[in-house]
Amino acid sequence: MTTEVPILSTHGLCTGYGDFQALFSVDFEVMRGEVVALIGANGAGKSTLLKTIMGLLPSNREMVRHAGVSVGGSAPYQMVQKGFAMVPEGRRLFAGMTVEDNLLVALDHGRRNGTTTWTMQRVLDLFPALASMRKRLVEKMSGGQQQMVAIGRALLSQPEVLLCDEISLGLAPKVISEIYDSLPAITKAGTAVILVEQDVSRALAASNRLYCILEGRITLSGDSADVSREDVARAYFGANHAVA
Ligand SMILES: Nc1ncnc2c1ncn2[C@@H]1O[C@H](COP(=O)(O)OP(=O)(O)OP(=O)(O)O)[C@@H](O)[C@H]1O
Repeated sequence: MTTEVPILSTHGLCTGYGDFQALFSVDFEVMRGEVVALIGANGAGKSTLLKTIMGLLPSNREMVRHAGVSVGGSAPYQMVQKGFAMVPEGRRLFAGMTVEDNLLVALDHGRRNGTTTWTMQRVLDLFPALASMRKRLVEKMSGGQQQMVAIGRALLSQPEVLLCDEISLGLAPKVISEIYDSLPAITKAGTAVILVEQDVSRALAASNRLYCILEGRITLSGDSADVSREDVARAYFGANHAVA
């Protein structure tokens, strides 16, 4: 019997900002092609975990593994070349550039394994709303359209793992649905997705598994179909918080 090696795993991951420790011994794993939700309140450490995986915050080599190989502490561009791409909170598109140019940037700086799963056409098929806007400056687009560009840009770096930081923040429900509806096509292409999400119901519905984080520590992990709302509420707010 073979045991599948996670495409991404963290092992006793600790990190912080100067003297402030933000994450405490976080064990987290993602298998190929699955959607893993990471939920928790404001300030719990969700963005910090994504940034540490991407090499934007320090970690020891053994604390982050890519397909079983220790990669912690690699520079962000090296993580992109290994197959990790982040859709950052707030999108961080290149203002003054068109949709097409924002997308093309990623084609030149992506994973170096010779395969091109994601093409410009495939991104436009995923988000048809962008097709007629290729030449538009990104700052002239709605928040939802910008989020689609941000996801498309990340996909064009050909990731094995797509790290999404609050992609629904500030968007209208209809647009959020459109964006979440794109997830099955992304995982079908073999890309695993980490979803940082504050909306617990949406996170549970969209993911195969979930982790809950509270004050820098993982307080719950499991199959999304199996965890109860009470368990999630306890893990999300802490044991002393009354469950509604
Ligand atoms: N640049 C920074 N300098 C110092 N402390 C920071 C910095 N960024 C985040 N923190 C702190 O680290 C902890 C985790 O923050 P983080 O942004 O990871 O939380 P989060 O779960 O992503 O929350 P949010 O949903 O508000 O983004 C918080 O206590 C936060 O105040």
